[in-house]
Amino acid sequence: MLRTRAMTAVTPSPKAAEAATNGLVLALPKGRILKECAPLLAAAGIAPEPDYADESSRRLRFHTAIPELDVIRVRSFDVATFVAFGAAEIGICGADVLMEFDYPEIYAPLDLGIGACRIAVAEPADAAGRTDFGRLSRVRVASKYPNITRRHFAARGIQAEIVALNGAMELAPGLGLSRLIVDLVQTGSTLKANGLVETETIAHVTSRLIVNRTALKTRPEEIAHWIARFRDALAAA
Ligand SMILES: Nc1ncnc2c1ncn2[C@@H]1O[C@H](COP(=O)(O)OP(=O)(O)OP(=O)(O)O)[C@@H](O)[C@H]1O
Ligand SMILES: O=P(O)(O)OC[C@H]1O[C@H](OP(=O)(O)OP(=O)(O)O)[C@H](O)[C@@H]1O
Repeated sequence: MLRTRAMTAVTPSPKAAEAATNGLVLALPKGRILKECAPLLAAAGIAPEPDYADESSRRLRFHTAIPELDVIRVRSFDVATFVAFGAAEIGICGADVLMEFDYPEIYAPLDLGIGACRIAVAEPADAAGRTDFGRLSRVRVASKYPNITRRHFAARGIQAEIVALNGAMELAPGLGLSRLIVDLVQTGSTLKANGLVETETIAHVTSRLIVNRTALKTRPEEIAHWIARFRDALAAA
């Protein structure tokens, strides 16, 4: 799947607006961030139905102990889309996802300090340092971040040809699919295990609380209330 919707202006659908009258929806990313979110949610007084954290459960929407707040569990890239379109008023997602989509409808008021990693360029260890980027006009890069990758190389006058992958990027250079990769790195062990080294850090990443800007205007007290609850929860951590 190509994720190339950066800079896209979106209009909340009538259904999303209608759902909003019934309460707020908080979009959470399944996977590693969901686990890291749990203490923060508890500190913010959000107690979803217990199976929200059970990824074997087929349910996707969960009530919380607060009647006017529901939680949905979606893919991390999709949290930004749900919030940008107003289908969820608030959400939690990585700064990598925000950088990739760059939705003007999203406001990210809080750095939650979880999901720390970086987005980086990597290449085979045996080729590292040998590329003269000053002389390069095109380069093939495997990534699930086509927009971040294109912008990064364009800034130095290089046209990045993207090989779109959703995982296992680290295989690409060894199999001749690309010269470089752009992916998330935390400990560096995935790169090392696959004979790659990080050559450039594009950005440091943590997860953010995000809100839909229209909701912020139309329901300012409720949204401000939730931002304050997360801010207090962070301060207490
Ligand atoms: N190794 C890592 N260390 C810390 N945070 C990470 C790491 N990898 C990803 N993240 C953060 O967690 C978010 C979700 O990543 P995760 O790997 O759980 O999902 P994904 O594999 O990208 O998504 P999906 O399974 O939906 O394709 C990323 O957007 C990033 O902000
Ligand atoms: O530097 P490290 O600590 O090794 O972490 C980096 C790895 O973590 C992420 O993958 P993830 O485990 O989420 O798997 P994925 O390929 O399915 O996204 C990322 O895509 C790297 O492969």
